[in-house]
Amino acid sequence: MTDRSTGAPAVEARNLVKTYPGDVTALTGMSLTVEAGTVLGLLGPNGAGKSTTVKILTTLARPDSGTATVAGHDVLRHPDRVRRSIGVVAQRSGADPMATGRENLLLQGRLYGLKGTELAARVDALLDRFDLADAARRPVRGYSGGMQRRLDVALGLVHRPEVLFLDEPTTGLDPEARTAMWDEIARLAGDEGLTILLTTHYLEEADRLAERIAIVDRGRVVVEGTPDELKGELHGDAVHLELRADGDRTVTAGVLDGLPGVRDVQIDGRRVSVRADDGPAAVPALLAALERSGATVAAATVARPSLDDVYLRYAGRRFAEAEADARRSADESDAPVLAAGGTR
Ligand SMILES: Nc1ncnc2c1ncn2[C@@H]1O[C@H](COP(=O)(O)OP(=O)(O)OP(=O)(O)O)[C@@H](O)[C@H]1O
Repeated sequence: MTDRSTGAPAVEARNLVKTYPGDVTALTGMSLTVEAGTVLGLLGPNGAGKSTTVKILTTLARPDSGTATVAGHDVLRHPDRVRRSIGVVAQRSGADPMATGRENLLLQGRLYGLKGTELAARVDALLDRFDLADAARRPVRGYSGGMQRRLDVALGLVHRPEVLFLDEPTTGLDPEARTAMWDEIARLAGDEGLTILLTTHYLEEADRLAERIAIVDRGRVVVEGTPDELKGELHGDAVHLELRADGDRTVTAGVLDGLPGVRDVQIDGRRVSVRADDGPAAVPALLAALERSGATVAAATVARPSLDDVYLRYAGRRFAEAEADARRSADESDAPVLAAGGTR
């Protein structure tokens, strides 16, 4: 059991490595800690290794090497104890679409040994809590996306777990349903003191819900801290400049090095990003230096640091770029299979 008085972490992973068949290295040394009663956001683009980490921590996959404990239990030596201590809301719903919401919850409770009036009371409380009481006797296949997601979370909570894993809980939801889910997750963490490990590829979701954020890139955590700590590490303003297509080849970081109050120059195709002590004051000198090098600036923006800037600094590329890379490599790995007429 996790004992908050001893300060033992609820989740601890050390140097997890995982390679899938086909030589895909999903985890390259994943380490993370979630303190009891807190929310950790595991933030990273598609393919960064978030789901694989969750699979190992929830005993659904084995690492090639490394260690992990959840609620004080070793995931490899005592997977049964881990499973009793956790709730899991996977990316794909585990609910039976033909059964009603209530039937799904009752079945889930029975799987964990609950029965009789205790189980009925728990199910009714969850239906109320997740605003599903009116729909409780309708088959799940008729639920909206938001209702299905709320049922998924309720299913993860039936047996009162200590640690809840939420794997991309709001992917695919419309903005209204997403906001409602955010409120619910914030309440779970605040009122019930649950430990939550949340994976997300929404910068805003991690910023809003997680007390601490671990940014994942290429199978490991590249930086970890509170949202404010991470953003605070980037002093000054972010200045983003968009170059016209014809000038981009001539620009190198050296063109901007040495300008007063300007640092962390990053060039990504036609996008140039720098940090500046005083963003608006630095813009004229940046424009002049770029134009001297033969580039034409199409647009310039100045912003306070965001999590995307943190990501750029530690992963060396923009979040959207990393997502596009992941999509490209997934498409490439699909190509031979599809060409051969196979199915995935
Ligand atoms: N069963 C599998 N077989 C082969 N490769 C896999 C398998 N599962 C994941 N991968 C690969 O491992 C890498 C990490 O995937 P993982 O699903 O852990 O990332 P993720 O950050 O959770 O991304 P997503 O948000 O898309 O789930 C990716 O390159 C992915 O294609």
